[in-house]
Amino acid sequence: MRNLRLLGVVLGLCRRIAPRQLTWSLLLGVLGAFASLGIGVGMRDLVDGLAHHNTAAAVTGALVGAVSLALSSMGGRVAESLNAVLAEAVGAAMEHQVLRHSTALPYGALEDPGQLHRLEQARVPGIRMVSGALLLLKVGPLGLQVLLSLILLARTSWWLPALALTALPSLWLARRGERAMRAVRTQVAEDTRMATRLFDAALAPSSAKELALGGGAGLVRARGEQRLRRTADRMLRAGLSQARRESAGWLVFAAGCTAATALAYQLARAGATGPGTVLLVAGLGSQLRGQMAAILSGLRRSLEAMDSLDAYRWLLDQTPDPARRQTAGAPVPARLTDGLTLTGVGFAYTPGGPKVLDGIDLSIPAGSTVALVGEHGSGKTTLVKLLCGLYRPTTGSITVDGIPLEDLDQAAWRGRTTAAFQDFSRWEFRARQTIGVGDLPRIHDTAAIARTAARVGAAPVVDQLPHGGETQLGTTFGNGTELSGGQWQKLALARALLRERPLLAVLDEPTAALDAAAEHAVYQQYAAAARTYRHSTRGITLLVSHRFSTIRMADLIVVLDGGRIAEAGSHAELMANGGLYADLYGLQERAYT
Ligand SMILES: Nc1ncnc2c1ncn2[C@@H]1O[C@H](COP(=O)(O)OP(=O)(O)OP(=O)(O)O)[C@@H](O)[C@H]1O
Repeated sequence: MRNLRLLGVVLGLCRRIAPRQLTWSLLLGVLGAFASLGIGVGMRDLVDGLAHHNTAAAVTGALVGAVSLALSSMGGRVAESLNAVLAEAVGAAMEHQVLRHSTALPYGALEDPGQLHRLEQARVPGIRMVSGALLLLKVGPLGLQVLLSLILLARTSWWLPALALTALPSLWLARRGERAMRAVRTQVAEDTRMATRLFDAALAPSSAKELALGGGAGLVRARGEQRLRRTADRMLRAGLSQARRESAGWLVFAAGCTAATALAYQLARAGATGPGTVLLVAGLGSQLRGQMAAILSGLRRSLEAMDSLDAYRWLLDQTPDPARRQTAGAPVPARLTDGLTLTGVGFAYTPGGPKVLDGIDLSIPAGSTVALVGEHGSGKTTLVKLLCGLYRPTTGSITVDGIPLEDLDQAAWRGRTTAAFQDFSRWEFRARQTIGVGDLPRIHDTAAIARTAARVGAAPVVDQLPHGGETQLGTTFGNGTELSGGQWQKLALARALLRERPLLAVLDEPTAALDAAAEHAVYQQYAAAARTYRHSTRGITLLVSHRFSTIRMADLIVVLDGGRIAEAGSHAELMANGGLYADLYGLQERAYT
């Protein structure tokens, strides 16, 4: 049923994109079914005509056989070409859809191994999905050929159609084997993905450098190979057991064919049929075997495509058509009035998994600068992701001026947030565009981009490039110019500051590659930007940092410990409290004196 439904999806696309090719492909399939039968009938009449010295019958048989042979092979070739054209055209349209819909997936899907696996399946080249599904179309005419052959066999003896029954074990065993193979393929998917990642890491310049110096390349390679070996072993074992099952099935069928030919021979000896019928039964028997094999392999290969098609359908169901997306949810305010309120917020990355945040009650006033502090893994970045709308809280709620964040138009909310993360992206575009993607509507506004670059000290980075802002960045392209880590980071900061009227601006430790002076300058720039936001939109600036010299300037400092708020207040209040903040501050102050 599932296969038929998915075949329906592909046929629907074929009908929309290449209706004429589809019609001809179907017609030729049916013609091929009759033509292949005509070959056997022609041969029978030729042999019987010769045996009975009936020249007219022999010549007619020869003609029918020859014409059928020509139609069968020519029709088959044309149908192959038509199917290739169909697969190419429809596959390209599907790939386009996969690209559009996968970029509209909720962010959480990209951090969830189960959903990542389905996404990988959906990203199989479209042409492979369509060709696999079109194999099911071939199965239809092949089924017709089998039916016509059985009718012809029944006209010789009512026992002969039983030949088809002897093919059933191999069909059943093949289907069982296929299911087992698919289960193994899903089980090894994580190992395969991990091996690919390890080899990618070994080849990416950033990690390869570290591996070469640290001597870890061997370990990474060994782990990658171990995963691949494990995958290959499991696939081989599953493949062998499938082959054993299928061979047993084919043995039964071979015995059936032998018995059918022997029966036709007995009938011919008894004079009930002519010698041509023995040839016809032997021919139909061997054709039947080939047709069954083609049906099986068509089903098998189409099943592989069905997994990807299933994932393709899943992807389309996950994301409404991005092109037709309506404004969903409440409008985002132009300016904040009250600010953000978190009530009993808890979050786990996996359902039923450990809570990374728990019982967070926090009020962040409009126009304030807030610093998030805490040890590594205390939940700072996770809280930032929740506030940006990348994830929804598992428990509790976040409101923006009293409106639940999830009720707001999500795209509009993201359009009013801006962030620079510690794992910032190195967009290998032209330098101007690398900054400009921070605010897409202004990607061509060179003056605004230059102004913003100057504000975070990125202007000298751009100016020293061979073609200034028009220089292609990165090593992926032949004419690209590579930047240092600190230079990339400055461009990332400029990108985050390009948006002028954000309601939430986040700086999540994106300064690791900068020297102390540059980092101080960046935070000064951010403090200045925060003042601008405070006046223009009463926007909130959120700083995540381990540097207390930066943190102390915030209006509100929130100290996280194990996913809970340990304390919150101004620098002076927290120092007076003598709690965790005062301890951490004291530790850092002593380390620098
Ligand atoms: N995508 C994820 N899937 C599952 N667990 C995650 C994921 N991201 C983070 N975690 C877990 O959530 C916890 C909090 O991580 P988070 O990145 O929020 O901490 P952090 O305070 O920002 O740390 P750091 O100071 O090192 O950046 C950690 O225990 C981490 O292992």
